[in-house]
Amino acid sequence: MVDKKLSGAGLRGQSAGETALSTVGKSGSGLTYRGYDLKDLADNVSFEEVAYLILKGELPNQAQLDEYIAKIKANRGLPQALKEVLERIPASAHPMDVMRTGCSMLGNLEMENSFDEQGDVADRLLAAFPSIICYWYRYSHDGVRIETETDDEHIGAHFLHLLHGKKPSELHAKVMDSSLILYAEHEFNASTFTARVCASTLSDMHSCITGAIGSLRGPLHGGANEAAMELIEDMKDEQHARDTLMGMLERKEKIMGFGHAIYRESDPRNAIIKGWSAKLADDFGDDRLYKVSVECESVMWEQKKLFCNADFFHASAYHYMGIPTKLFTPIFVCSRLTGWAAHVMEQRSNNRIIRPSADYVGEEPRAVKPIAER
Ligand SMILES: CC(=O)SCCNC(=O)CCNC(=O)[C@H](O)C(C)(C)COP(=O)(O)OP(=O)(O)OC[C@H]1O[C@@H](n2cnc3c(N)ncnc32)[C@H](O)[C@@H]1OP(=O)(O)O
Ligand SMILES: O=C([O-])CC(=O)C(=O)O
Repeated sequence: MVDKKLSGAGLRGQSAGETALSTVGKSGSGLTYRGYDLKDLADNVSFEEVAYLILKGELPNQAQLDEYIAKIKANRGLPQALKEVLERIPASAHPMDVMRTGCSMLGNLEMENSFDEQGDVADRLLAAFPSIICYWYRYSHDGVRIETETDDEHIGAHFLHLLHGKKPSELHAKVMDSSLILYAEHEFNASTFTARVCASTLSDMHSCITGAIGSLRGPLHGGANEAAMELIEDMKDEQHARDTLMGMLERKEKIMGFGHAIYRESDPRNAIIKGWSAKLADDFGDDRLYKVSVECESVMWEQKKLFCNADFFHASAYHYMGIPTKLFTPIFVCSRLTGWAAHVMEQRSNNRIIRPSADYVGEEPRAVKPIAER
């Protein structure tokens, strides 16, 4: 793997602390969670095993996994006061704002009273996030008050079940599980760093996660999967895709779902979600979105040596599973909660308040003039 020249603005290339949670762009396929290669995990374990690994340090054995899944299943219900808040949020709201409010409200109702409770709070959020977004979505869009507790073993299948009101196909359940694994953890990205900065003040878990959701919302970060969908949805065929992108590049527009702050040649998550998108296209019986996405990938590499990041093929994959575009980034939240919470715990375990310095570029020292003279 070629090292990217990392310098300049955005703290790029500067180490901002230590982590034992993941490496990005360093070894294996380029992404490891607690020493395990992403591909190895995606090929062999479920998202719940990955969540356990990230949050608790090791992969679970069968008894530990059974207990963990049972715990998550038992924590899917929402308090009435939270349901009432969700019912007050209009259908026109941004679903990431719903996630932010849902997490924050849960913090009011189920406060983290001591750091001893941090593991339970993280597990509760992991179980409750799909319920929060689907409860709001189905109430505001379909006028239905859904039951948020299902008997689905896996969080990905549970999410699709709540959203569509029926159990997903085996393929869709598998793809969602894999997608949640891909998004789970990514070192000191912007939203995780937000969570760590908040944790460094010894704040509570809900505040750290609420702040992280706000950072993930932007199109330069998690919001790129939605922006990618908006880009490809109207592309009629490969030629149209090529012409659209060439025009955008000429106008120096940013193409969402491409490029990365750390990876230089490829994002290891892309090959996996691209593979699933191809299978979903086949299953769906219409491969237009997959084909235009592949064409976009070629154009961007030919023209700019830019590659698809984790978000680009998630757009077509999620679309093929009938997921509304505006719910794409909230799914990222349901997964990344694991990484965020683990980073909060790691920060707390060896904390010093994060407080960098700034290079001052403002006015020289000067005296205040009386108001009549300004
Ligand atoms: C899960 C995730 O959060 S993955 C990231 C999701 N975000 C996106 O997909 C948004 C689109 N991509 C981008 O905006 C950027 O690539 C980022 C934010 C991901 C990384 O930003 P940086 O680290 O500043 O990118 P980098 O240093 O590689 O940029 C190099 C050049 O390529 C350009 N570039 C980078 N990405 C893109 C893009 N997607 N489209 C067009 N040009 C791009 C930059 O403008 C820059 O050119 P400049 O030096 O003339 O300004
Ligand atoms: O690492 C980053 O900067 C962004 C990213 O890919 C992620 O958070 O998954």
